[in-house]
Amino acid sequence: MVDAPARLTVLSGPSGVGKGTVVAEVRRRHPEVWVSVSVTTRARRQGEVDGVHYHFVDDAEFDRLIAEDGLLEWAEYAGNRYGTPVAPVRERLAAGAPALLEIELQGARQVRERQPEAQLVFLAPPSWAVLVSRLAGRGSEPAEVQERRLAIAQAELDAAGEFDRVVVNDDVARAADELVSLLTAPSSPCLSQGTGAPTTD
Ligand SMILES: Nc1ncnc2c1ncn2[C@@H]1O[C@H](COP(=O)(O)OP(=O)(O)OP(=O)(O)O)[C@@H](O)[C@H]1O
Ligand SMILES: Nc1nc2c(ncn2[C@@H]2O[C@H](COP(=O)(O)O)[C@@H](O)[C@H]2O)c(=O)[nH]1
Repeated sequence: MVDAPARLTVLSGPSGVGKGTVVAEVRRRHPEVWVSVSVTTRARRQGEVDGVHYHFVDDAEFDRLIAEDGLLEWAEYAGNRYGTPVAPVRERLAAGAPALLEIELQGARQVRERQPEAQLVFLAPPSWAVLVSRLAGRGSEPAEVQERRLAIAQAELDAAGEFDRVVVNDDVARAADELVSLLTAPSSPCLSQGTGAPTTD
């Protein structure tokens, strides 16, 4: 990732759309892309590694991080809390290096407030039916949790217009191409040239 600007980029989008999959593909091609490791109170899924996928903490530790202003943003999502440790992001940007966050909508809005120069990218599904089938196909949550996440997803899709760019995840390689081009694009005071709205069909 030669000459990527030292910009904060936020990738958001509904649960199951493929944010983690697309970011993994970007990092497979460009291992130097730095992605923030969030803090969460959610229980660890099978295969998740503390400090790699998340920093898994209890409620008391999460409260402490909020109290000491240690989070750039945080949100309660589907019964758990998630947040971005602020220090590593600040260090990256201060060193003139880019940083990527993979977070949900409330957090993206907080980043917009605190860092208006950040680039906000929304990852959209090709259709509602595809989103439902990806979330179910992943099989990481029981049916009632999937339902809860899908209810939130409706509101998240409605907010896609708040983002600087919309990337449709119809194909992992193609969506990763698009994300790489956004990560390497020169910073611009006007980022509002959306590439299309998601569909909820
Ligand atoms: N373009 C794609 N085509 C087909 N399947 C995909 C595509 N992108 C992702 N998937 C699959 O969809 C499922 C959800 O993807 P992923 O876990 O990356 O979503 P996510 O947006 O990171 O979810 P969450 O926000 O819940 O962490 C996975 O099983 C993944 O393999
Ligand atoms: N506001 C934040 N949202 C985050 C953060 N880290 C992850 N997330 C988002 O939470 C949901 C659920 O994630 P899951 O791992 O339980 O499937 C998803 O949209 C993530 O992108 C964060 O630091 N802040």
